[in-house]
Amino acid sequence: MHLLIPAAGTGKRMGGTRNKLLLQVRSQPIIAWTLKAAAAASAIKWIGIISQPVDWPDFKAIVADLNVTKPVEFIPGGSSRQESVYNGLQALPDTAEHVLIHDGARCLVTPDLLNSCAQAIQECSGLIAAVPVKDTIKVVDKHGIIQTTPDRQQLWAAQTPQGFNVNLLKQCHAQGLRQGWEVTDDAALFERCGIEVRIVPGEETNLKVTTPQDLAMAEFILSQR
Ligand SMILES: Nc1ccn([C@@H]2O[C@H](COP(=O)(O)OP(=O)(O)OP(=O)(O)O)[C@@H](O)[C@H]2O)c(=O)n1
Ligand SMILES: C[C@](O)(CO)[C@H](O)COP(=O)(O)O
Repeated sequence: MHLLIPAAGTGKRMGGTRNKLLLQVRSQPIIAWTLKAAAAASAIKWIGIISQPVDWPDFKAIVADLNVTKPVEFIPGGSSRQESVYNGLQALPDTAEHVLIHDGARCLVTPDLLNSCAQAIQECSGLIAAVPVKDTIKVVDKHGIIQTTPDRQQLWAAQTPQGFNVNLLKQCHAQGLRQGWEVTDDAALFERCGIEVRIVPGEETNLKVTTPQDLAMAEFILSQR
């Protein structure tokens, strides 16, 4: 299975001056934890790290330190996650039929979850890891007034890994580009193209390190492993 790791963001919500994936959690960069999980997942045979060239020296040193034995390619990132994944898809070897996409920022993913997504994508065209929403969610207008309370039974929090048939995902990205769609995950492109995306059970601990609070949470979760 080919794995693309979008890792080309700037981490605005983290508030730092450089890519948040180089921040340390339990004495290792965030991206190193993500790569360790990918390296340990037996189903993953090829890793593409989508990142800004300015970060390549740091990322290459991290890959070398981890002694990753699988092929690792560096792919230039874009100005949005969507554009970065688009670049990643163009860089996949022609032999790739399916692909998993996993955010570099979800550094707590387990090899088991990567393996189970790799297995499940053999049986469908698109899937995402997700967990049921625990809170009551409110839809609020621009004046701060609640409009509705959606039925929680139907609400799931999207995670990565997300897995897809490569040809279909390339077609959906091309369609998105033509139509000017802006989406925050790849499943949304499938949805807009009317292609089914299946949920696979995600992990409560598979949080995305987005804010300084998430860094503290990641530190705690890793300390328990
Ligand atoms: N141009 C971009 C933007 C984001 N990402 C990646 O997409 C994942 C999810 O994005 P997010 O957590 O939002 O990261 P940032 O864009 O860095 O954060 P922010 O939105 O706070 O700036 C991250 O692994 C990030 O590196 C990417 O590859 N290319
Ligand atoms: C793909 C994702 O991780 C699913 O939760 C997420 O959408 C990434 O972007 P976001 O803008 O931080 O939601």
